[in-house]
Amino acid sequence: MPSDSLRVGVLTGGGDCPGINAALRAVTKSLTLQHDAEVLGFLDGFRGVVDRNVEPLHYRDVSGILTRGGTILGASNKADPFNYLPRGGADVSAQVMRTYRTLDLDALVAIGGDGTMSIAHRLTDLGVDIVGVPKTIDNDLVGTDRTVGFDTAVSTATDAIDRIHTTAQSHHRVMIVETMGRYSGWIALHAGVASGTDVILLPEIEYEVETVADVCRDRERSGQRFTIVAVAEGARRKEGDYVVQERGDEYTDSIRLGGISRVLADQLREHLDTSIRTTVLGHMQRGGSPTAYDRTLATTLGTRAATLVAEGTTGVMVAVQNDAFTQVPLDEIAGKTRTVPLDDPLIASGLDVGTSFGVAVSDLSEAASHSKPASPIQP
Ligand SMILES: Nc1ncnc2c1ncn2[C@@H]1O[C@H](COP(=O)(O)OP(=O)(O)O)[C@@H](O)[C@H]1O
Ligand SMILES: O=P(O)(O)OC[C@H]1O[C@](O)(COP(=O)(O)O)[C@@H](O)[C@@H]1O
Ligand SMILES: [Mg+2]
Repeated sequence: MPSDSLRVGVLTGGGDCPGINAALRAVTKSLTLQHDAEVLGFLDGFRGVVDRNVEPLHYRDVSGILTRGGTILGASNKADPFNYLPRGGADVSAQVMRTYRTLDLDALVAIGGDGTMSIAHRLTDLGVDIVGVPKTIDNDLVGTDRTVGFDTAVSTATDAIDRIHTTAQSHHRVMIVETMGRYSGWIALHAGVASGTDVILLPEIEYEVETVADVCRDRERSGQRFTIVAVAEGARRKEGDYVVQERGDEYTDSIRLGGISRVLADQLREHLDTSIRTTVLGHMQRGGSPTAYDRTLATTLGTRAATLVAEGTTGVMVAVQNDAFTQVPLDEIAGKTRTVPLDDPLIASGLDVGTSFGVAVSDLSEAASHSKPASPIQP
């Protein structure tokens, strides 16, 4: 039933994170209050678009969700319409197009990470008008300096490492804390520096076991009888492999990373007699109420997405670059991962306060001087 008012679908794709609801609230309130639009929420990410599982979203439906973790719409990280795992990996994009046309949508707002933006880009080519809103605890989306959910995950991980600190100190132990982040080390880097960990191991810098063991030994010799190591789930030793928790077609990438902390503990035991313990922070990093930063970021990005939809600018993701808000074409984002550049200022500051990144400082400075800065993306 065609109508004159703007009709916009919204979905939340990929893994959940704190701040998605805040973004959903911003998109819905802004579209209804400022643009007199009708908003329809798809359930469980692209799954809801394929199965036409949709509910109207009114102002009252998003009232009171600003502070709530997760997503009231539900999410899925197994619902790529071009490789639809619930139907054996079939291409069901035609079904997405049918839903889009049958519901007479003018546009779709996709709140998601790199996977969701890659799908959004492919749908754009088929004729769907999409605006993306970046969310993921991993902070691994190109085109934006920050994603909704990252700040909260860093706060949670920092708080956890602070708690580990006191027990490490009391028992004179090496404590290894494993963070999420897939193939990028943003959470480990930020939480590690914020909590003053002694060693930070990132996927971007392959570590040497001997160098990490030396840090623990040197600290013991100097009277500091404990060491804290923050290790990203995607970290690996020099010439080693990623540590994989599970493999299977039902997973994004066919790989679920996880378990590096125990592998590292075994590697260190070959060099140290010290007692070693491991903690995997896991999905705790995806939960809880968003920080004030994530709430304001989600609100700003969400309202900007609504404005772009209303003025007919689509095929883009709203973004923040150098503290300014902008938008980036989806084709510049799709299929890419933003890793930590070796010349990131936080690595330099970590080194300056004596943090080890698991390799000799000279090797790291040498590598950093050769690392290419991320290419600037024009709005
Ligand atoms: N490069 C890609 N192109 C197309 N689909 C992708 C790509 N990367 C991931 N996906 C799919 O996108 C969905 C969501 O990806 P995921 O990484 O879990 O979430 P997010 O959107 O938060 O990054 C999954 O179904 C995944 O298989
Ligand atoms: O919830 P699952 O399927 O175990 O996935 C775990 C993965 O999802 C994340 O928590 C978030 O990643 P996405 O934002 O890309 O969904 C990763 O850090 C982690 O590797
Ligand atoms: Mg992702």
